[in-house]
This record gives sequence, C-alpha cells and structure tokens, in this order.
Amino acid sequence: MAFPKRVRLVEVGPRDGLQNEPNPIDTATKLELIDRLGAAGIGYIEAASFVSPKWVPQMADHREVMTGLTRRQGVTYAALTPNLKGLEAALECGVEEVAVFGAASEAFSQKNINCSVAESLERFAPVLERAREAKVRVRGYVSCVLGCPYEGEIAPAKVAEVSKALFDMGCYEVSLGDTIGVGTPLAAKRMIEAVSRDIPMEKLAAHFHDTYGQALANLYAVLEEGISVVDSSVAGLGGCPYAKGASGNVASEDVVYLLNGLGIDTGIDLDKLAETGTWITQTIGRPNRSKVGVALAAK
Ligand SMILES: CC(C)(COP(=O)([O-])OP(=O)([O-])OC[C@H]1O[C@@H](n2cnc3c(N)ncnc32)[C@H](O)[C@@H]1OP(=O)([O-])[O-])[C@@H](O)C(=O)NCCC(=O)NCCSC(=O)C[C@@](C)(O)CC(=O)[O-]
Repeated sequence: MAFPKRVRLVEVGPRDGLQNEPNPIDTATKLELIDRLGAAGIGYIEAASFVSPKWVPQMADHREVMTGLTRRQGVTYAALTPNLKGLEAALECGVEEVAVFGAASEAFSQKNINCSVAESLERFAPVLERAREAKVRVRGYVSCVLGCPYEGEIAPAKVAEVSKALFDMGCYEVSLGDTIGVGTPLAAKRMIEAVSRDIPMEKLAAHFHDTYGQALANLYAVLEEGISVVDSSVAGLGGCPYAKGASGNVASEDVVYLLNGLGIDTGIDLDKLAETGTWITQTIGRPNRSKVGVALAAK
C-alpha cells in the first residue's frame, strides 16, 4: 500500500505529555505551550483532561486551561472525558471535541479507570449520546494495543473487538495506543491489519510511545499500511501514570521530520515546533527527547 499524501498530527503534549509530571506545572505555562503549538501550525491539540484530580493531579486545572486558551482559527482544542461528569464539565468550558479512553487489557482498564473493559464501554455510551446532543465529536482511544504492563501480550483480535465497539458506538476515529512502547513494526502492522478489517483505515490513528525506541519504525510501518493520523507529543514528553515504566510519546518534531522526508504534507512549521520543544523542556526542567529537536537546537 502507498503512503498517504497528507498526515494529520494530533498533538497530545499538553495532556499526555504533561499528565505524569510530578511537580505542578502552572496553568500559564500550559496555556503558553498550547498557544505555541497552534502557532507552529498544529491543527489539533489535546489540551486537557477532565479526570479526577485525585487520580491525575497534574490535570486538576482542566477548567482553567480549557477556558483560558486563546482559540486560533482552524485549530481544534480537545479534552479527555472518561465519564458523564467529565463531559458535562468540559461542555461548560466550551470544549469542541472530546475523547473517551478504553483499553484492550482488563488489568490496565482496572488500574487506569477503575472498571472492566465491558463496564468502560457501558460508561462511554451515555457520554457519546450526550456529546451527540451537544454536537461535540468524540474520539476513542484504545490502550495497550501492542502489550500491557500487567498482562503482557495482547491479541490483535482483542484490540479489534474494543476498537469496533468504540467505533460502532459513534467514535469518529479510534486512536490505537502502544501505551508502554513495546511494539515492533511487524506486530504494529498485524495489529493495524486486524483492526482495519472492521474500521476504515482513515478512521484509525496511531498513538505510539517510544519506551523501547521503536516508535518511529512502528509509525513507518503503519504509514505504509495507510494510517494517516498520528498522535505525538512535542519534545517526546509523556507517559501514562497508570502504566509503570511508560515513557514519552513519539516526539512530534521527529514525526514531522520523518514525514517531510517522505514528502508527506503536515502543514507544520518544524522550526517553530522545535523551538517550542526546547522552550517547554527548559521551562519544566526535562530533557528534550526529540532527536530532531536537539539537533535543530544545536545548529
Ligand atoms: C475515571 C475515574 C474518574 C473513575 O474513578 P472512580 O473512583 O471509579 O469514580 P467515581 O465515579 O467513584 O468517583 C470517585 C471520585 O472522583 C470524582 N470524579 C469522577 N469522575 C470525575 C471526573 N470526570 N472529573 C473529576 N472528578 C471526577 C468523583 O466526583 C468522586 O469524587 P469524591 O467524591 O471522591 O471527591 C478515575 O479512574 C480517573 O479519573 N482516572 C483517570 C485516569 C487517567 O487520566 N489516566 C491517564 C489518561 S489515559 C492515557 O494516558 C492513555 C492514552 C489515552 O494516552 C493512550 C495510550 O497511550 O494508551
């Protein structure tokens, strides 16, 4: 299969990138990050997470973030909403798009959202119904698509089953998360093949973490299969608080560099994106995990 002509980047840095940071990051820094990402030409930014502050303290200022951001034309600002409570709060803040997040692993589902996979799907159904009423689109995440920190290997058939349930429920796109970055290209291809038997390829997104240094290789493999939506995080920030050892998402700068090299359009200004990566890592005192970001900063 040929590479897609255009790839849409979903920037998850302000949410996935920051959610696991142990020290509180002030709202102003989060807002500046979101603004800089928009200025770099990113068209979709996951800005906040309406989850319990007891579970994820770093996302406790979700209301301030969602109402404080300066909306740029052409940019979608989205938020995670695990249940109706989260969705109602997000709607009050004028959210344009939300995401529910499930898993292909029972153990991970329990640790992350305190319920089984089946219970999570029951919980999401009214979220989708209410979002439809409010004319807000819902994205669906499936975690642990290439392995689970608690259960180990995950069968592609299980990933396909949960993805189909989310899609059938009304999620317009399903993002497939290699939460702990254990996947390798062949496994990623097999998983995408299984899921795309039930869901059109253009409705799927790849959400890869780089824990084992495989994220770009995995992305290349699934781009070849026809994936055209990629989740990434500026400077490779990130990791799920309920997946021990999970490190950052694939770095947005590295993804854009790869896509530029393949002649695939993203509409993103790589220099501005790399400057944002340098700025945020210096501001929060983290190493920059984007090789491209570090290389450009050294020029
Ligand atoms: C889902 C719950 C809330 C269930 O948590 P629970 O304890 O089962 O829920 P509950 O309904 O019994 O409520 C317990 C308390 O939480 C409150 N609560 C309940 N809901 C909300 C809400 N929406 N917003 C704010 N507060 C809420 C609720 O009001 C109550 O407060 P209390 O009475 O104790 O003071 C909890 O487990 C939770 O917040 N989990 C969050 C987990 C999370 O955010 N994980 C990271 C995101 S997922 C991820 O990173 C993976 C992904 C997407 O990137 C893809 C990948 O890489 O794989």
